[in-house]
Amino acid sequence: MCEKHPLNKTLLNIKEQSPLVHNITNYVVMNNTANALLAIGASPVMAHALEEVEDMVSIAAALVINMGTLSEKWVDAMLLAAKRAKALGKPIVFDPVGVGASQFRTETAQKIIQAATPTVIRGNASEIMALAQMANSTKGVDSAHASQDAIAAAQQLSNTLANTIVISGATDYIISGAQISEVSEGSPMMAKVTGMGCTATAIIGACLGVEADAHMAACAAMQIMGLTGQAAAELSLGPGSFQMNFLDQLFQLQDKA
Ligand SMILES: Nc1ncnc2c1ncn2[C@@H]1O[C@H](COP(=O)(O)OP(=O)(O)OP(=O)(O)O)[C@@H](O)[C@H]1O
Ligand SMILES: Cc1ncsc1CCO
Ligand SMILES: [Mg+2]
Repeated sequence: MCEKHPLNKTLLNIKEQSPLVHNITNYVVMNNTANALLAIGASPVMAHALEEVEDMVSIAAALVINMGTLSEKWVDAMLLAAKRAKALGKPIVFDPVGVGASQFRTETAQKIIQAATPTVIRGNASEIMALAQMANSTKGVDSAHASQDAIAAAQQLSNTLANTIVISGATDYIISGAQISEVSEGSPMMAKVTGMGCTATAIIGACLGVEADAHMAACAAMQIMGLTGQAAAELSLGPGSFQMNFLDQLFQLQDKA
């Protein structure tokens, strides 16, 4: 299990430091993830122009790379930003959305990981299995597997890359080599709106911006997601009100944690 105490500390640090989180993310979730970062007290910026990503990452506390809606120019920007982040010692979180569903996505994920090993990789079970080349059955951007099916794949990836891998799902697994933590809070409603995984990845970015230990940062982020999702679902009639309640509960989480 993840420790509760670091969650409080991480939340407080985010509110106090308001880390700038540079996102190169997809068209579907740009608005949701920017709002989630604001609600938690971080400062989001969405920037993908080749001309500016190096400048932007140099003033950011963390870089989020999400390959949800790829095109060739965006891939170049992702590689440029990732290399600059690595050179500057900034943490990188990578969301390999839909990896395994197309050759372009698989090749892009490999290029990004080769350009600069991400500090944390967060994906659903199918994505993590595809990354470790244990499956090629990613169903679009949704998972075709339960999160526990991907534990061996995540351990293999984490050992190879010497980083932290997060498998999201009904239970989230945070894996750093032999260290494995679980988060079981959350709600099935979270899979009924788009972009909850992307939001988890963005919040990992905020946590990495204030917490040097990647495993702790990823644990805190997944707890934040789980606690918020659970509280929001209790107040919601369906996906519409859930989205609104999720942001409100995220904003109020500081007092509850
Ligand atoms: N059945 C469930 N019960 C509890 N929490 C869940 C459930 N399904 C998803 N979640 C939570 O929802 C969040 C997103 O995880 P999920 O695995 O659905 O991401 P994803 O497939 O990448 O989503 P997307 O691509 O739409 O952004 C995580 O915080 C996870 O814990
Ligand atoms: C639905 C969808 N398609 C590409 S990215 C995205 C957001 C959830 O991953
Ligand atoms: Mg996803």
